[in-house]
Amino acid sequence: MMFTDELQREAEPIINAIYHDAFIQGIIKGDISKDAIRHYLKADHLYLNEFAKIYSLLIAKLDDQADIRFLLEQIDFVVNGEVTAHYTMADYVGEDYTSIIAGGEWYPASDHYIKHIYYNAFKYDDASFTICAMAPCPYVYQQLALKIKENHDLTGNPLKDWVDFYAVNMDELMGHLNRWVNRFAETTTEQNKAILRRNFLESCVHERRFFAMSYHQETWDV
Ligand SMILES: Cc1ncc(C[n+]2csc(CCO)c2C)c(N)n1
Repeated sequence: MMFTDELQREAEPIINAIYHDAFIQGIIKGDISKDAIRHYLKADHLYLNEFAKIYSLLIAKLDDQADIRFLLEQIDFVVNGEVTAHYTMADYVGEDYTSIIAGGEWYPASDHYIKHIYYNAFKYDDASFTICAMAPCPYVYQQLALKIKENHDLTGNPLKDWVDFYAVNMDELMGHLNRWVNRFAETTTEQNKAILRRNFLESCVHERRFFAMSYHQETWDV
């Protein structure tokens, strides 16, 4: 079993918990509150902007030209492509996307999550530490989307396109991320592998908290 297979297996209970939490259940029922979606979009717009910049930090850590080209494509995807999924949510809210995100701020869980990724990008030379903190982004969303589609027919659901967006398109990205991490894991110490594992699982928990934060419209009490 590859190292990333182990990580993904260990993440299963967290992903199941996210699936049963109120945010995803509200998506499945198609009746999630518009305030929850608004809060999510405000937070996620800022989050994706930083996520794109972190890809640029990864480029500095890699030498292979094909790897660099792939990361450039991912930057484009995060900045331009993923907005498609956000538009589906804005339509659900019934407001213009630009005006929804205008009042965006770093709320507690999104703030903690992005700092977790940045910490690893600046602390460690090898890209694998950062990649393990980033990989739950595509992985958790893909797993949730597949699970939703497996259990529910979303015909007529206003958020169907959001789910469909993440049910496809993640395989190639996951392939790259897994390949980089597995190559590093083959030769590194047990101590480093423990950090990689922890980074991956903590980010899965961050994903859960991000949804919960949106559902409850959490803000900083300052
Ligand atoms: C909190 C949060 N986590 C994950 C995603 C989904 N996502 C973000 S970046 C990326 C991969 C792009 O290379 C994916 C799938 C999101 N939108 N918001």
